[in-house]
Amino acid sequence: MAFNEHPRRIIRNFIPVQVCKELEFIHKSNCTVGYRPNVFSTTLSHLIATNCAHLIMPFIPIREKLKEKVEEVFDCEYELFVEFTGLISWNKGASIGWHSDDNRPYLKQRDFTAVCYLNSYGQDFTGGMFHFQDGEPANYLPMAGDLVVYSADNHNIHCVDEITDGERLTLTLWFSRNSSFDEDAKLVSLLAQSNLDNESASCIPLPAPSNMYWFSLDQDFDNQRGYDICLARLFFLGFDIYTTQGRTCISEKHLIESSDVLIKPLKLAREDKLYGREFANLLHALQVVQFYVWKRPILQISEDTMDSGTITLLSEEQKEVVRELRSVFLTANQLDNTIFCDSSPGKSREFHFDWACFSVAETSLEEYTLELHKQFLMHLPFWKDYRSLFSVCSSVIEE
Ligand SMILES: O=C(O)CCC(=O)C(=O)O
Ligand SMILES: [Fe+2]
Repeated sequence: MAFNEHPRRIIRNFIPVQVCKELEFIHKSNCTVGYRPNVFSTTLSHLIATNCAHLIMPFIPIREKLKEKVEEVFDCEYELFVEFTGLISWNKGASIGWHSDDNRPYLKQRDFTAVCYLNSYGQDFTGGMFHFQDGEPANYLPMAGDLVVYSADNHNIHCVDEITDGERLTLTLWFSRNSSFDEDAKLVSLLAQSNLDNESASCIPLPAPSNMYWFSLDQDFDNQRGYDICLARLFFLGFDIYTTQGRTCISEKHLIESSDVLIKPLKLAREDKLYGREFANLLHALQVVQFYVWKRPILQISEDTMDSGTITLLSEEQKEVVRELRSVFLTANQLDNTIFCDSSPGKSREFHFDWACFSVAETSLEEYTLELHKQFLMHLPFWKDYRSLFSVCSSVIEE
């Protein structure tokens, strides 16, 4: 198709809303502090590195569909390689001024950009409008499922307004004509080195180094003012953590050593209740919570869903631990000022919560994980052979 000086296209409803929600779950349970202030990202290599390679599966069909679309729109069938795939969220305060996406010497390989919007202006965030400097269309207001594609060069100089509330989420891909920047080859090497390729792999998330989850409130990274984003998400949704790990006794007063509490087993509490199940680490607990948030509208609770011993009342001593952990990691004042603070209704910690439903979510997440891991194991040999990530139809796998 012929373009004027500005090769670009806006395609409405390109990906189904259910897929947007699934990617949101993956992002909110795995993201790390990103490359710009108040921006968080989840890359495929990060999922592999944190024992969650099975979570690559939901990306595979979308990546293929996106590549085909970009090749069709810009008339370059079979010429492109995916250079980067990432979920990127822009939180309150984030913005980006006029730029082209290939505007650094180390980004020159980028030929095209595809941005899929996973949530909506007005509903999930405010601010965050997208503008092109010249040509038409000039402005775009993000809506879940939409796709914006454009050439990464200076024919498409663009910017994003500051996010004023909430969390704006996208799936962003860059494409290159240069095969040496093919992301797939690198991902397949990572997969080959990892030991995720056996059926008994646990698929329990293993946290990356803690600085990757540390949101610093100061420009100066040496300063400790800030918070762990995984914990902030949990607190914001109304959960607390409980663990006796890391408690040290100093002249009869217990004190919590913050350093490695988050990578050790812990339990979840809410108001005056303690959930009996122990999670492997904070990331594991967050994954169950985000799965609950995602699936809550459709989870079925039956009479025998949860045995009565699963939930207990917090004792006074346990309450003290919970309070202490909260104060070590995040003060009340900080919580109200985290970038997760979102004034839109239904997003706050006051959302309707049910432990029985939560326990169903936990089982349901195990089934979801098992199914994705099975799919992943079926695909891996093909990916290794072709040094490329693609969907293999089940009839081929069965042969
Ligand atoms: O999220 C968007 O709308 C575009 C972001 C952007 O311009 C970039 O990441 O380079
Ligand atoms: Fe950009």
